Amino acid sequence: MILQIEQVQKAFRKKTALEDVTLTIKPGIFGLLGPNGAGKTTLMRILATILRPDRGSITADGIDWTRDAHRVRAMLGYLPQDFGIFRNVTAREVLAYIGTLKGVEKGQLKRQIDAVLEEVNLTAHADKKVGTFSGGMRRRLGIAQALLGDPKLIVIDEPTAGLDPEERVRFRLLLRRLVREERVVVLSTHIVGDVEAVCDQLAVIKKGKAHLFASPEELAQVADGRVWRWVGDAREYALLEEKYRIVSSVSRGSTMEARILSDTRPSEAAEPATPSLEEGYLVWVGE
Ligand SMILES: Nc1ncnc2c1ncn2[C@@H]1O[C@H](COP(=O)(O)OP(=O)(O)OP(=O)(O)O)[C@@H](O)[C@H]1O
Repeated sequence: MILQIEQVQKAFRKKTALEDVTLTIKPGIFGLLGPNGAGKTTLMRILATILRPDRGSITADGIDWTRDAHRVRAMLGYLPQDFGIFRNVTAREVLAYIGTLKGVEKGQLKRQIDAVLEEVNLTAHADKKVGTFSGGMRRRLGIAQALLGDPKLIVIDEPTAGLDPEERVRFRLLLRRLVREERVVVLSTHIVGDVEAVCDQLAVIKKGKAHLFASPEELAQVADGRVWRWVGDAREYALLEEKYRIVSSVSRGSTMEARILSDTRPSEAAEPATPSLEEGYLVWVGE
C-alpha cells in the first residue's frame, strides 16, 4: 500500500495547523517528527478520519479519505495520543469491547485477542485490571487494540512520551515487529531517538509544513559541515557558550568536550564532526 497525501490543509478558525502537506508514504515505519504544536496530531487525526482536511486529498489503494471514510476505518488501527481506558476492567475485556466496536466477527474475536495479546507480550496480564498496569503496559495494550482486525494502516500518535528508558526500548522493539509486507505504520513523535531506532522513512513537520526525507541518514546530512567537536578548558567553554549553539557537552576533569553547531569553525581547537540525526533535526527545525 502507498499512502498519498496531497496538498492537505487544515485550519482551526484563524489558526493554520497544516499548510499544504504533500507526502508519499511507502510500506514500513514512517516517522513524523516535529516540535510541540507543529501539526503532528492534526495530521494523525486526519489520517485516522477523525478530522477532515479543509483542502487536499489522501488516497491509498484506490480509497479516498474524504469519500470512503468507512473503508479507511475498516483497514485502520489507531492509537491516539490520549488513549484513555477504563481502569476497572481487564486487558481482555478492553480488547473484546474495542474488537466488537471494530466489527471483528464474534467467532474470531477470542482468537484475535489471544494473538494481539501475545504480540504485545501481555498474555500473562490478560486478566488483570488495566488500572494496575504501568505506563508502558498501557501503551502496549493500546497497540494491541490497534492491531485488532489486522489493519493495513496503523496510525500511532506520540507513543513513547512519558515512558521510562527501559519501557521505551521495549516499545520500540514492539513497533519494529508490526512491520509487514504492504503495511504502513505512521508514527508521530518529538523524540529523535524514536525515529533513529525504528523508522524507515520520515518527514519533519514545522509550523504546519512537512518535508520528506528518504531516510534518517538524509536528515542527519542536513547538518553536514556545521557540526564541530571541540576540546578545551572551562574558560574558553564559557566564551563559546555565549556565541554558539552547543548541542552537548561533558567535562572530563579539567577539560571540557563539546559538540557545537556553527557554519564556520568556532575555535582553533574545533574539528569537523560527523552529524547525528539529532543535529540534522536541530539545524532543520532552527532554519
Ligand atoms: N481543535 C483545535 N482547535 C484550535 N486549535 C487547534 C486544535 N487542534 C490543534 N490546534 C492548533 O493547531 C496547531 C497544531 O496542533 P497539533 O496538536 O496538531 O500539534 P502537534 O505537533 O501534535 O503538537 P503536540 O506534540 O503538542 O501535540 C497548534 O497551534 C494547536 O494549538
